[in-house]
Amino acid sequence: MTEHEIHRGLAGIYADSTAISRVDPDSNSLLYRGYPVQQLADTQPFEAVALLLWNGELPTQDELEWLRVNGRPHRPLRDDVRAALDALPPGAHPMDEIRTAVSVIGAREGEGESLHEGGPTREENVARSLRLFAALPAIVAYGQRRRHGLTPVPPREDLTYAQNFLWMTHGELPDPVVVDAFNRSMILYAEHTFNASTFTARVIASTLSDLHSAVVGAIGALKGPLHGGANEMVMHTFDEIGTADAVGPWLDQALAAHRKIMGFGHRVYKHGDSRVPTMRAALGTLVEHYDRPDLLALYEALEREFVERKGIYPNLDFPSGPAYHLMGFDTPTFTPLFVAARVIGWTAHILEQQEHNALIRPLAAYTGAPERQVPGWSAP
Ligand SMILES: CC(=O)SCCNC(=O)CCNC(=O)[C@H](O)C(C)(C)COP(=O)(O)OP(=O)(O)OC[C@H]1O[C@@H](n2cnc3c(N)ncnc32)[C@H](O)[C@@H]1OP(=O)(O)O
Ligand SMILES: O=C([O-])CC(=O)C(=O)O
Repeated sequence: MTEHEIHRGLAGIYADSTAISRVDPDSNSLLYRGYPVQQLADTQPFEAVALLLWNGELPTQDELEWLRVNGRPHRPLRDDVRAALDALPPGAHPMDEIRTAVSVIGAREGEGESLHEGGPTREENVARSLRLFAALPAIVAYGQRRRHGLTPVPPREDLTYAQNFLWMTHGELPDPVVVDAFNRSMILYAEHTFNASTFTARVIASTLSDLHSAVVGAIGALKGPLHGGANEMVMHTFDEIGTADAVGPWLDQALAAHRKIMGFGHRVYKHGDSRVPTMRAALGTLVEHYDRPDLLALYEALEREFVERKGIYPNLDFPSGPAYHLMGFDTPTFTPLFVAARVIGWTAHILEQQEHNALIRPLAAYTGAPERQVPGWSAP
């Protein structure tokens, strides 16, 4: 017992303020810098949302050009990153690959040196964020290609971020329907206030550590199945169930075994995730494009049965999993895709934390053994 009020998992606690995004479970809305995420997904390329999150405003043409000129040289897979990835065991977890790649990039950025001089400036950190944002697609795409015994595909300067990502993964120019669905998914995944991985990044940034260390920590937090790892688990669930008519018996067994059904539930949204309708619509266009009504039938049957039985709604990972599958990504690549999207949210939060820093260090109510003497110890 303790006299302190404990909030396990920090549930319901406001740990700080943020101007980057607002999650409102009552109105079921998500705003990035004031803009509804659905409107951004309908109109913006992912790279414009990156500048919005970092700078607070949608970019002008000149600013987008700045991003293009400064980002595209960082699109190719660097030799040192490829060597580090190739040195990992073939069965390494894809999130371990991404974490390793970001560590290599961070070490080469030489951030550690400037820590002693008060840390990098905001401009330096925005430039680092841009380089990392530009470099991640080649790393994620190579992860998938390496698993299938393929060599990297060099990036193309003439393609948008979303087109180029798909190009480097598959080695062919993607259909506009697929590019649009992919761009939407990246925007929807980009930012979500104080989720576990972003909070991890902020804790690390609050010690005045460097940007890449904070991103590496965030990747570790995102890897878990209660957070980003769920989009991959959704596809395993689909594979396990097989067809829509098997949903009922499968759910009977899963619930009897007290299994968590991945892609459902959320710490903040209790009446449905604001991003799901937009991603569900994108999944619908992909299902039509690839003529896969069987996949949609399974999706709908599982959603209907689970909501009916438990009153717990799907989160973004539920439509994203099958959507990424249709886009030709293998299942292990799903959570790394989340990294490539969320890196713009993480880095925006690292910048914000550094601008108004307070070391994040909560208290813990002690419940261990009362004070006692070490056997054999005697007072000096
Ligand atoms: C993009 C994202 O990161 S979104 C989150 C992705 N994660 C998942 O999809 C994993 C599955 N979902 C979950 O584990 C949870 O819903 C979480 C972790 C996301 C949110 O959890 P919390 O807010 O801590 O709620 P908590 O886990 O306590 O759930 C409350 C109750 O609902 C149940 N519940 C919640 N989600 C699920 C689920 N997906 N399947 C089965 N039961 C569930 C819990 O077992 C618990 O039941 P109990 O009160 O009988 O013990
Ligand atoms: O907000 C959360 O806790 C998890 C989530 O949906 C996200 O990070 O996108």
